[in-house]
Amino acid sequence: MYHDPDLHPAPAPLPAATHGMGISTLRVGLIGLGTVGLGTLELLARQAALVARRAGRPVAVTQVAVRNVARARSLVPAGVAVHADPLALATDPSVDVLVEVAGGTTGALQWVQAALAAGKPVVTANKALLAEHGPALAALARAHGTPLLCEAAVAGCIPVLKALAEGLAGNRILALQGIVNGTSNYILSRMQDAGLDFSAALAEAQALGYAEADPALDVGGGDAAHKLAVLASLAWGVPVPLAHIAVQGIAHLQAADAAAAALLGGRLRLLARAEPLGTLLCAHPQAEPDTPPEALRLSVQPVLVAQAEPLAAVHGVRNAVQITGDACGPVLLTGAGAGAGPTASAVVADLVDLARGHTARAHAWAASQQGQPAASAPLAAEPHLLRVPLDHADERAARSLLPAVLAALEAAGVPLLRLQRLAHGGRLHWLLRTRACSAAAVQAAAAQIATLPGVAGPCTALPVLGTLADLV
Ligand SMILES: NC(=O)C1=CN([C@@H]2O[C@H](COP(=O)(O)OP(=O)(O)OC[C@H]3O[C@@H](n4cnc5c(N)ncnc54)[C@H](O)[C@@H]3O)[C@@H](O)[C@H]2O)C=CC1
Ligand SMILES: N[C@@H](CC=O)C(=O)O
Repeated sequence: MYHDPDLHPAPAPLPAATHGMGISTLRVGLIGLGTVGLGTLELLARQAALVARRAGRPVAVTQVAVRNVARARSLVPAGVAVHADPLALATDPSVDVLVEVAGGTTGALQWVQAALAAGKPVVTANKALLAEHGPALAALARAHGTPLLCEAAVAGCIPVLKALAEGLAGNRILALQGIVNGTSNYILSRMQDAGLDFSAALAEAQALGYAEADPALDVGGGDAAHKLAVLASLAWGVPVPLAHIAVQGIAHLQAADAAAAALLGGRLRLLARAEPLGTLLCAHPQAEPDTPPEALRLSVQPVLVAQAEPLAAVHGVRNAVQITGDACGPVLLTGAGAGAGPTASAVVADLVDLARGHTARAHAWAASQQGQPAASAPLAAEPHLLRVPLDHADERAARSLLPAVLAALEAAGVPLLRLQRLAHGGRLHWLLRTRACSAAAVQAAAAQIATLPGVAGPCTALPVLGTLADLV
């Protein structure tokens, strides 16, 4: 049970409800019966004996609340009550734990608040809710001594919140970076490996149950930003407003970008990255260990990742989070980032911890939502790739454009490292690789170059992580 030593007595496992022959069952009320809800229902049923042994008591879904009651009745076993009113379920005294896996932030906020206020623990997979309403929910959880657990909200099955709050609790965190949106990684992998176009790859991800109800959250980078806000809060113990995260999605990437990545020996990845300003200062032995960072540099953006980097080897729906601690160094956690089974795995792990009375990370998360956010730091200078699509497949015409392209780079203060050519889609593209420079400078150069006669529309600018093969 969530335990605030200032407000509450020592933690105890959840009170046992007695069922049948005196066997106490943790009675779960589930809101939402889509990909994650059905996955959770199915996993709890399939692993009932194993979960009961590990939790010390049976854990069973006893009630569900859904939009379509008739459909739900055909999906749940006999004995599971089906309701149309999630709010009633959230406060029903015969429900021990609320599992919110419906999504959205309006209804979900109301239901989760009602459950917490009624002293009912909550498990949620809803990162949008946590990122948008974290401080209010944490205040309620603290006030009522009620745990809110949310492992499934970040990186699918990967126990990354547990790692941050518990396994790495002795470290100052120096940096976080990772792939935290399964849909985007699936799309980028399919574009590069199978030559699919963006829409076909997105349709596959939706059919597999990876995407949000509104897939713009996935491909626009919003979902990864929600997850980064939760991760960075836990890592540095401060609230992280979404407005502090620089967000760019993948919807503008084209098949030619995947071809450029392949030519250069890299992979396109949507990376979520966070680091405190003045990492070395934060790690200084004389720095107060628990001092919150003055500023956090936070971004979600597509990046060209060199093949030798561990994140380049994370394909398809897989996610990975690399956490660098001052004592442990880099730790890489990887696994399926979306889908019914992997997400249910994390929901069930939270339920088992609740049954055991082990809710250390609920405490850590609630504590992280208090106080003032750190300031927002500008993005770091780093090498970039700029792809310039040309009107022609004709080499001589392409060369004639070069002086104007290079002048635009120079005017924006972007230092050129290497110039290459890509033939793709019946046209030539210039691939301009830069030395470290600001994203703003590259974007300014890209905007200027796109206006030149002979350039075929917008240019793509991508930061480059690691050393591409030809520079090793
Ligand atoms: N699909 C995935 O792989 C993952 C999803 N999540 C999160 O889990 C949550 C659920 O996601 P999915 O299962 O994919 O969504 P989904 O769209 O497949 O299912 C949502 C279910 O909730 C129900 N629902 C929505 N609003 C409702 C309301 N007002 N009253 C009653 N029922 C309502 C819908 O009818 C649907 O059955 C979201 O917060 C999502 O971000 C988290 C990790 C992975
Ligand atoms: N839409 C999300 C689902 C899991 O959080 C994703 O693709 O990662």
